[in-house]
Amino acid sequence: MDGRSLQEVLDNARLDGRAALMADVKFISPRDGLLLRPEDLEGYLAELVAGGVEAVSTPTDPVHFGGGIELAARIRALCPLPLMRKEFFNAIEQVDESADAGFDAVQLSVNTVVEPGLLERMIARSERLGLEVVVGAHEPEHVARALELGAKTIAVNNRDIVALELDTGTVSRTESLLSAIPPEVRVISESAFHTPEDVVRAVAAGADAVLVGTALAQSPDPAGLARRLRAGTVRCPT
Ligand SMILES: O=C(O)c1ccccc1NCC(=O)[C@H](O)[C@H](O)COP(=O)(O)O
Repeated sequence: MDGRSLQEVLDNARLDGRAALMADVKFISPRDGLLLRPEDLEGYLAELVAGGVEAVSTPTDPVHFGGGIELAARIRALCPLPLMRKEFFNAIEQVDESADAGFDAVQLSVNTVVEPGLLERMIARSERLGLEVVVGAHEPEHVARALELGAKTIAVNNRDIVALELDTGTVSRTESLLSAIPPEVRVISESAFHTPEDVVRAVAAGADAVLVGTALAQSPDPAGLARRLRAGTVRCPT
């Protein structure tokens, strides 16, 4: 794992009384089209780091998100931050492939890893290989399943990945699902963040991190937007 840990980023943020800012580096969005050209990757990652982004994810699906293992390997080489893989996982071998490509974490979403028993096997294999596991959820029953599986970190996706995120989504999904997650479980609120106010809402609901993709990629000033979003991550005392 080379000393990079997504869990540590989230735990340190919690200790500091704030949430962590994560960026999802995706090249294409099924809803919004081209977001990032591979030739612009290096400059874009530098902007994210300058803006205070603390961890990165990337979807490796080539068909809908324009990603791939080679692009992920480039992100790994260019960026010192913890890196999480998102994918429509359907085979245990993809866990080994993730470790080989230099990922630090994998997001295994309850609603996409559907083959019976595969999610459990992928979690076990990831842990054996030293990959951190984030279990993705979008509906209350997904959260229940994630907790049943003993998830230590749950990603609440505000948009519906099964419908390829053609929906808009809002942070209200995080607000409604978070009450079912015990405080010792880390929560990443993902997707549909546009403004610092969206971030403030997720943090007030109890999220340990927010993950932003489209808004950063579409911004003419990704570092500036990251700084403004990060300002919303400070937890107000209750
Ligand atoms: O969530 C997954 O499991 C997933 C699987 C395969 C490809 C992509 C996947 N997720 C992508 C995302 O959830 C979003 O791109 C990410 O949260 C950023 O969302 P947004 O800020 O709304 O662009």
